[in-house]
Amino acid sequence: MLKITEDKVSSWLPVRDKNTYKNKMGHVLCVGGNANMGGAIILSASAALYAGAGLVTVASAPENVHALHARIPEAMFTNMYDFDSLPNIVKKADVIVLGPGLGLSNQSLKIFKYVISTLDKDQWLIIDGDAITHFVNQRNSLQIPTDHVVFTPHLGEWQRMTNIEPPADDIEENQEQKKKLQATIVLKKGQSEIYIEDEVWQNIAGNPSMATGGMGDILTGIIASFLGQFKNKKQAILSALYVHSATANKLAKTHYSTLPSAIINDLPIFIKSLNNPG
Ligand SMILES: NC(=O)C1=CN([C@@H]2O[C@H](COP(=O)(O)OP(=O)(O)OC[C@H]3O[C@@H](n4cnc5c(N)ncnc54)[C@H](OP(=O)(O)O)[C@@H]3O)[C@@H](O)[C@H]2O)[C@@H](O)CC1
Ligand SMILES: Nc1ncnc2c1ncn2[C@@H]1O[C@H](COP(=O)(O)OP(=O)(O)O)[C@@H](O)[C@H]1O
Ligand SMILES: [Mg+2]
Repeated sequence: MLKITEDKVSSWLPVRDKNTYKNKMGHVLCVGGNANMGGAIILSASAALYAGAGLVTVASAPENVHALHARIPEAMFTNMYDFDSLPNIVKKADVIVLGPGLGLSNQSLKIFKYVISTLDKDQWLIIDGDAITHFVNQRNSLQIPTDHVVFTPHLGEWQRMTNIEPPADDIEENQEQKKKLQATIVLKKGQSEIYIEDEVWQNIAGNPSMATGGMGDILTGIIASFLGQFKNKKQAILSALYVHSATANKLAKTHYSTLPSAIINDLPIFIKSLNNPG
């Protein structure tokens, strides 16, 4: 298995052009957060922004708008249940996160199907959380364009997708399932594995202080943010995994548990420490 190391990530992180501007840094759309789980999509969007995305839009339940703007006034907002405005919002995004806190209602299924069916060939899609469950329920009736799709299952979601039981430590078996799905798979565990193209990478950073709800939600935001900023998409995904866990390692030196919010706040500082031309 290939290992993601700090040296590799430092060399992969893009250096910003002097005259760059927000539209060049990726427009991330985060879709999810029903009335009960608004925090999940706010965490995802905040992580995208703090990891450097140029523009972030959140499509969520209307109840979440004030909480979102109290946390990140930089983000734009749309009601995800409003199908008059959703198409225009989806069209504008470079990268879409679909699923954190989305819920499993019929309305959320409609949103899931809409985003999947309108995905443009240049857009990237990260399927996480409840969108993984919708995918499992709909896979026989829905065509998913897979080459720009990243699934981010934890071991329970992976079992739902493949019937492979935790700890899912048979790499070849996981690889076979990845081939069937064709998309990139980020299999989240203590040391997450990334099944990408014909390669398998392992994220050796990370620690048990990360066992906190919302930790996967912020990973989706970091992956989306990097996909919007990096030319090399494989390097973007691998770097996102490393930055997520290595920021947590840094915090765990002084924190008993590491909150996703604390990682978000530290992201610009940690990324700068890896990518410092002066
Ligand atoms: N602040 C918010 O709004 C938050 C909202 N959130 C949102 O909640 C939604 C549901 O997501 P979910 O992951 O909580 O639940 P679900 O899809 O039912 O999977 C759980 C099942 O899988 C199994 N399992 C096995 N191994 C596992 C493992 N390593 N890690 C985890 N589970 C593992 C587990 O087995 P058990 O532990 O019970 O033995 C159980 O049977 C989703 O949209 C998410 O974004 C959360 O992000 C929290 C913060
Ligand atoms: N013991 C651990 N060691 C390293 N990483 C962990 C540990 N526990 C959880 N994580 C990481 O936290 C994240 C949990 O994702 P997930 O279960 O989807 O969280 P949530 O849905 O609550 O946001 C994954 O990236 C996983 O690798
Ligand atoms: Mg999750």
